Amino acid sequence: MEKYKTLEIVPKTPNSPVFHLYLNRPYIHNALSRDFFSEFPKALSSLDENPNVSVIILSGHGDHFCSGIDLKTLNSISQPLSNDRGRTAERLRREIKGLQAAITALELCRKPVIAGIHGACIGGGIDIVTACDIRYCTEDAFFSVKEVDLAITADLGTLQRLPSIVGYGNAIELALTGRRFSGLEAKALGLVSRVFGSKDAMDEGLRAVAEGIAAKSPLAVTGTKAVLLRSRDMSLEQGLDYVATWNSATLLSDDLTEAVSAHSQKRKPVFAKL
Ligand SMILES: CC/C=C\C=C\CC(=O)SCCNC(=O)CCNC(=O)[C@H](O)C(C)(C)COP(=O)(O)OP(=O)(O)OC[C@H]1O[C@@H](n2cnc3c(N)ncnc32)[C@H](O)[C@@H]1OP(=O)(O)O
Repeated sequence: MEKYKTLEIVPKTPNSPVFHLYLNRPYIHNALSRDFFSEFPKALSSLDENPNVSVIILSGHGDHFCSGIDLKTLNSISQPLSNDRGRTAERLRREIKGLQAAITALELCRKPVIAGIHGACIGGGIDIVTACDIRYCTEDAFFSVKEVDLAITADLGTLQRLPSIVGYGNAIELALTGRRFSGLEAKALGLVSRVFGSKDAMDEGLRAVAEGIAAKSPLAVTGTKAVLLRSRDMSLEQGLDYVATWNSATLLSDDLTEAVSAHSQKRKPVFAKL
């Protein structure tokens, strides 16, 4: 397993198809540095390509899930490179697009990513979790779309993804106020699906749901993720056309035969890895 400065990858248990990806700068509450933005897509790609991985759980080491962008990194990004404003602006645009790509890597990963959020989830932390497939949190979790308070228009995906998760009205209220909201409010808004009383209880909930998904047809799981994400950004007609094309390829797999046989033989299905 590759070593990272800002991340740690651990199989849930030996031989488990569930892998834990941890944000790993606990001394600074997992603030997002330049190293994070270059390592995160590499780590996700390595998990995506590893046939032994079926589901990824994303959480943070230490007291908080994520304290947003590292303020030192933010400061360095916003420094002009030269006296040429045009060149500086062009470089900044490319840099922002690079940071965006690191977050979008969560959606490009074929395997489901489940976020387990405890403590703070602020700014860039919201960019990350809104690009995850499932979100759970602890009762002590708190959230803030904080960018507006740092004089930034959030630019790594929250403004694009949050409205389809919590609705436009809730998204704009959270983004314009930057106010803190609790895990229980996040559940009421639909930002998270479940709230747990403790981190241990959440870890157990994450493990159970991840193992449940990992036991299903990998082709059906990756297809469900891909089609839902693409359909979010398409018309109904385009989405239906996309899934027809997808299934015209994947319905011919052995997974369908195996699922139907296992059902009639009252046994658990066994699927090839992806
Ligand atoms: C191009 C732009 C791209 C992306 C932009 C993204 C925008 C954002 O992410 S906006 C959000 C930025 N983050 C914040 O404003 C959060 C700042 N942190 C906090 O509010 C708190 O630290 C906390 C997360 C609520 C935790 O509070 P607490 O438990 O009381 O710990 P602290 O004593 O505050 O923190 C310990 C230590 O860590 C430093 N630190 C915390 N967060 C960051 C950070 N994001 N960047 C850099 N440093 C951070 C904090 O300053 C403390 O350092 P000391 O040296 O010990 O003082």
